[in-house]
Amino acid sequence: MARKKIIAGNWKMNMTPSEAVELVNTLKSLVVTEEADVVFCVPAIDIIPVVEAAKGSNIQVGAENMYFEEKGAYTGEISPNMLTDAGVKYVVLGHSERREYFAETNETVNKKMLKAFEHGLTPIMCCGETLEQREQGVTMDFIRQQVKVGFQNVTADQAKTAVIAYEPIWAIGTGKTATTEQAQEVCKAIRECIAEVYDEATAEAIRIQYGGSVNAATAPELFAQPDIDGGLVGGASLKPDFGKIVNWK
Ligand SMILES: O=C(CO)COP(=O)(O)O
Repeated sequence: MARKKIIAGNWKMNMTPSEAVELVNTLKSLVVTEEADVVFCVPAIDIIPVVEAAKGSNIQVGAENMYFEEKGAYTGEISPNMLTDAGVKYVVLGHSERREYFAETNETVNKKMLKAFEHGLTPIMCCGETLEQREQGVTMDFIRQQVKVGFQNVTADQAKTAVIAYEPIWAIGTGKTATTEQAQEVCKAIRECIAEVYDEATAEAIRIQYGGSVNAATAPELFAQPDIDGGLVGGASLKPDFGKIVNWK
């Protein structure tokens, strides 16, 4: 069974609402591929104008984070139902920048995963090792823990619809893409971990992206790997280059 690719841009903390609309207007005519789901994960304040600007195009909209409660005294947070009401379909959870700067843990990521599914949002759960962990040879131990805890109490049917983004921290924003072999190796091991936790059918269905300095030059080879189902793209998603990435073939 062929998995449909999913190529997502993670804008991070870039683009004012008016810049966001301009970028969507530039890119939307380029996002015509039927071979991939294309998702723009944008800052919360950009969601509503981006949903509006993307209407009638193949662009789907995602958030970069959310909280694990529906409402209440959580100043500054955004709830899953706020996202769905605004037209959001995907949510990035557990990005390494959120883990590093905003104290996210595997446990809070897990709570968010469960809430996302409850509200019909598709999580893009990020995992990935530091350079030090890679050099110490503990990459897969670390990632297996991120995946196993992140997916705790997630059912097989839910997991089948999820997206996992493998993003080695040393490759993020550094211009240093993992080699195709390194990326494929870890994505394959993540799929094996899902097969262990669930079953083969779930492992075959779940989509696993690679992220970390993906650009128009590196995307085609990465996306051709058997266990890489697309990419989570940071810097290059803010440029017309993203049009080339989504038309990688
Ligand atoms: O963190 C990333 C996407 O979530 C990757 O960022 P870059 O593509 O800028 O390296």
